[in-house]
Amino acid sequence: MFKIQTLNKIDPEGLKNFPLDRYEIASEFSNPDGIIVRSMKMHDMKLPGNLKAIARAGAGVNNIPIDKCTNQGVVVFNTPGANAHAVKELTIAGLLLASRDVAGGIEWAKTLIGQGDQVPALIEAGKNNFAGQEIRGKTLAVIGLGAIGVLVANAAQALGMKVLGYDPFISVKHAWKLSRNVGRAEGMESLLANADYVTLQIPLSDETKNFINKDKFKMMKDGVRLLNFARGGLVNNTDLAAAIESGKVARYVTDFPDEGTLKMDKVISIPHLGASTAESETNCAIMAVDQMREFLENGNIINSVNFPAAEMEHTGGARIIVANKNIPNMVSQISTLLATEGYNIANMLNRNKAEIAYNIIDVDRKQADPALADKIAAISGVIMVRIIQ
Ligand SMILES: NC(=O)C1=CN([C@@H]2O[C@H](COP(=O)(O)OP(=O)(O)OC[C@H]3O[C@@H](n4cnc5c(N)ncnc54)[C@H](O)[C@@H]3O)[C@@H](O)[C@H]2O)C=CC1
Ligand SMILES: O=C(O)CCC(=O)C(=O)O
Repeated sequence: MFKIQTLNKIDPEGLKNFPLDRYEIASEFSNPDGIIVRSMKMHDMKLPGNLKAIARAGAGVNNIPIDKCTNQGVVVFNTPGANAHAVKELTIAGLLLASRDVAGGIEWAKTLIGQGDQVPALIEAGKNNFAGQEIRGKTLAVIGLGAIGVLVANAAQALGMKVLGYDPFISVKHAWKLSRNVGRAEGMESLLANADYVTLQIPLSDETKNFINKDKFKMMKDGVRLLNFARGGLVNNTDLAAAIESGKVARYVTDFPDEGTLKMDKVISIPHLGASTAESETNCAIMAVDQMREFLENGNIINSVNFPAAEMEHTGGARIIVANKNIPNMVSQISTLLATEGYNIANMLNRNKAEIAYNIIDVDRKQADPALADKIAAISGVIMVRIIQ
């Protein structure tokens, strides 16, 4: 039986893909084999000894201690693209909220409760305070052209905006999906100098923390509208407050409000609703569960952020999976040990990613002695071993 702990509310449509004769699912477990999580912060959590994998039902993995997981041989998955349409749609809503004072207007309209028959006339008299501008013909800078950024860029372009994209690490897969009408920014300075709207669709990491700071604000047009449906830490709050105060930023629309931004004028706060649609919650949960099962049951790795992709058809005998430091002579030590122990390798796959190498080894015996795992684990540089019978 595999024990799966859910740290947030995970869509039941996904969880039901765990067969109950082989899986126990609960929100509390002292030593689970797998964890499925959405946004809960895991940095202060002690990783349970049995833990083999964490599946993030979503895109951002900044809530997971990736290095700690890698060092302990815990595979971390996410579900790329599974919630991208939901975030694209809310980002487009964000563009409109940043342009027309719909949010202010709605709040004000409520204040008219009690005015009886006067309400329609008061509405007409007061509406001028909430006028805005159109997005058509304006320039949008999309920073980050991944699953979400590409959809946002294409949709904004279809709504009549001029779109400039910026992503020094764009993948071939996403580049193929980008409309050819989306311009490529030559550099940050020209990108920001030309943009009426800037939207962030990049991950939060040590490299991107405070990505938007006073230097970047200096490069922007006066009256720019900034959208953040990516992560709060990407924008420096002190510099944002100054940029709003000076008129540099006309609106900041964020899906990640905090105490600081809630107190600022010209900020539209959305309570992290980017991926909160029935469709994307289901997509993410199904993908997370499928990937978790594929790893626990077959050792195959699909969409991991810290381990290499590795998929091998099961040849029928016992399967041994081994993660080791990506250093020379590991495969030879492992295969020599297997030969010494009398195991013949029927099929084998070796992949690596950064400091991790990962092996799937099928042997031509139906069963492998569980003690074999301890012998392989004793080889210096081996991080994780598991036998799948
Ligand atoms: N508001 C919400 O509920 C949601 C927010 N997100 C956030 O959006 C982020 C992006 O999501 P996806 O598009 O699905 O991820 P993705 O991994 O498909 O795309 C991220 C893109 O950002 C690019 N990038 C990384 N560093 C960059 C930099 N310094 N400058 C320019 N580009 C850079 C990467 O090359 C990649 O193409 C996630 O990491 C997450 O933080 C994702 C889903 C839901
Ligand atoms: O699960 C959620 O609602 C958050 C989604 C998100 O922020 C992400 O996928 O990065």
